[in-house]
Amino acid sequence: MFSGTKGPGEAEAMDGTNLRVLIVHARWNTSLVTPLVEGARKKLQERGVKASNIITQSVPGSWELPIAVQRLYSASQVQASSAPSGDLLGGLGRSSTPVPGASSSSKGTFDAIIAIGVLIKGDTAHFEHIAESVSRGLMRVQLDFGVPVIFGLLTVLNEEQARKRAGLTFDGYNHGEDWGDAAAEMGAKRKL
Ligand SMILES: O=c1[nH]c(NC[C@H](O)[C@H](O)[C@H](O)CO)c([N+](=O)[O-])c(=O)[nH]1
Repeated sequence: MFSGTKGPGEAEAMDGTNLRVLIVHARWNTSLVTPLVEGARKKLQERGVKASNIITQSVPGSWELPIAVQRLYSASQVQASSAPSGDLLGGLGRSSTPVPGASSSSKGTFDAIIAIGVLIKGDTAHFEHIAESVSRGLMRVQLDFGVPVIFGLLTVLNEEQARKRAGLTFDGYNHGEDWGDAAAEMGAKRKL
C-alpha cells in the first residue's frame, strides 16, 4: 500500500472469508491491466477472500466496463435468488481472460466489484469521452444497484505513468492492491 501522503491510509482490518468479489477488466493495454488485476487478487486473498470467490471476467475495452458490471451483477442476483442456472454471463458471451487462475462462472451474488481498465491519452479527445462516460457509468451502477464498484480505471497521459501505477517501475506501486483492499473493506461493510 502507498505509504506517502496520498492513498487511503491503513486499510481497516476486514474479514473477507465470506465475501464474493467480481473483477471485470478491459483487455486493452493488457500488459498494464494484468498486473493490476493480479495485485487486486493478491490483496483480496490476503484479506481472506477465497480464490474460488474471486470471479474474473474481461471485456474488450474500458468503455464496456459499466455494462459488463451491470449485467454480471444483475445475473448474479437472479442466480442467487433462483435454482442454479447455467452461464453467469447471460448475453455477454464467454470471454477469455489473460489472468492465470481466473474463473468465469459463479454461484451467488457479489459483495463488491472491481472494474479495471487503463486509458492512455492519445492526440484526440477520445480519451476524455471514454474516461468521463465510464466514470459516470460505474458510479451510476453502484448507486442504482447498491453494490460497491471499486474504481480501477487508470486515466494516464502516457504509458510510463501507467507502468508506475501498475507497479512495473522501481519507484511505482501497484494500485490494484489498493483496489483489492477497498473491495474487501466495502464488501465487508455491506454485510454489517
Ligand atoms: O481500455 C481502453 N480502451 C480504449 N479504447 C477502446 C474502448 O474502450 C472500446 O472498447 C471501443 O471503443 C469499442 O467500444 C482505449 N483507447 O482508445 O485508447 C484505451 O486506452 N483503453
